[in-house]
Amino acid sequence: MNPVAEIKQLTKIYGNLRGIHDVNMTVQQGDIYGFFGPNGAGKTTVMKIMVGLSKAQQGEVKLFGYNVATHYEQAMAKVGVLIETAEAYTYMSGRRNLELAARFYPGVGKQRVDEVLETVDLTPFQHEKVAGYSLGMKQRLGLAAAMLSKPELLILDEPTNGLDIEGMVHIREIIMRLAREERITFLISSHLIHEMELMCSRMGIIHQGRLVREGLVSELVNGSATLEEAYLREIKEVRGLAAHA
Ligand SMILES: Nc1ncnc2c1ncn2[C@@H]1O[C@H](COP(=O)(O)OP(=O)(O)OP(=O)(O)O)[C@@H](O)[C@H]1O
Repeated sequence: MNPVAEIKQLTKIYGNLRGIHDVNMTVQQGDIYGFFGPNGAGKTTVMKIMVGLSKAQQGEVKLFGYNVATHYEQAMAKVGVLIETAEAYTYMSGRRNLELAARFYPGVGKQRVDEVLETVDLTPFQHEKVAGYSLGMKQRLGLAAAMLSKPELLILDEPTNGLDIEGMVHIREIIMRLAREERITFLISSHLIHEMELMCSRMGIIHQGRLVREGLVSELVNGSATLEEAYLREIKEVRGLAAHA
């Protein structure tokens, strides 16, 4: 298996001493990799560094073998990104937003816009203004925009955050379909453990800026009744170690 994303010893400490410490993670081709942790654990910080929106103080990120800090264009050539809530021009239609976004990518035209609208089930609503879209539809539009360049890796920060159950199920179904049918690799952050369990093949667990476990979801469950139970046990151990340090 080829590593699609390799993160080594990534550290970034903010002025308030929060941040991430020595994070090591590997996303393999074909993974739906769940990046799981509570609010404030450091998921967005890692993802922003991964895609060049923020700089690390130490460590490195390689995407498809290219260092993001030194070979940004090559590293990002096959990567689509949806970080934090998708921003769109609300006074324009969903389709118009995608057409504008498509201008950033050479060779991406109206046909690709049609395709991504279809992928995220927005074709019937493509001419409606985004102002009238539900949050789930806005997130699907963000996913469509992230897919315009036909990425092989999609990095999605909390794509189901704030959605109702139907909205969550819809996004999850799209992700699983893309992984299966188009062989897209995913790195998805979430603080919702059931989401991770239902969708992901491998997982990394981040707690207070440190990656405390990484492995197959089945390995992480390891004897516990549920992933939630396994996670709580893991965190209890980490807290115990910290208390004795
Ligand atoms: N620009 C910043 N300046 C100072 N502290 C920050 C900054 N960005 C993040 N932090 C802090 O760093 C820690 C990690 O934040 P981050 O947003 O990466 O976590 P997260 O796991 O994505 O959480 P959430 O699910 O709430 O988005 C938090 O304690 C946060 O308050």
